[in-house]
Amino acid sequence: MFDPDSWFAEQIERTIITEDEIRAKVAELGAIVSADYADGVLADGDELLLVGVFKGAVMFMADFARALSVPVKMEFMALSSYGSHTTSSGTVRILKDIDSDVAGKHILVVEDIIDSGLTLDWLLKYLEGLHPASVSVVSMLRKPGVQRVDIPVKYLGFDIPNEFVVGYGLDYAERYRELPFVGVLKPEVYQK
Ligand SMILES: O=P(O)(O)OC[C@H]1O[C@H](OP(=O)(O)OP(=O)(O)O)[C@H](O)[C@@H]1O
Ligand code: HPA
Ligand SMILES: [Mg+2]
Repeated sequence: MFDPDSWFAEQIERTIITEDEIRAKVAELGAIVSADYADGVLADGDELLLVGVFKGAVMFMADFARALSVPVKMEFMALSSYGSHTTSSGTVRILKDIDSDVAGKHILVVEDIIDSGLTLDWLLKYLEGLHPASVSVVSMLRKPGVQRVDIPVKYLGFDIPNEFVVGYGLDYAERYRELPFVGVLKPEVYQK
């Protein structure tokens, strides 16, 4: 819930997605994804391999994994292309790579947001090169109509307006990731 007495009340212009809406959507996505993978995709004894894209997907990954009813393993990659800016630099940097062999695994990439699409475009090509059994994407947020490349996203939480958002893992200059909702900052925050 947006708390008018909290430290961020002066900095957030408006809420785009509330904590309750996020919780309901995570449960819905968890049920859909579990049913899809339980139904003939995962062989007996197989796990779904979640690849979380950090740092942004940290909150969604933690919530989403607990909403699944199929067994999972988790890998984390840390990628960055925004730094302290509100537009993509276009260059994806690997800050942390996958640790295990993913060949033959069913991979589900867990992302917080698809904006320009450049991060996922790069990551999907990278993962395909590791010869998994399949690669699909779940993203909590997407800004429709602004992708510079075509991104196949099988599971999506919300389409949102084309504004720079923060909260639920998403940052501006590394801040605001801990907010439990998704919101838009007041313009003066960027002008500081
Ligand atoms: O579709 P795109 O335009 O590529 O934007 C999406 C990516 O950008 C953000 O990551 P960022 O580079 O800010 O790193 P972070 O997750 O550490 O904040 C976000 O978390 C996504 O991974
Ligand atoms: O709107 C955004 N907010 C925070 N990080 C992002 N990375 C891509 N788009 C965004
Ligand atoms: Mg970021």
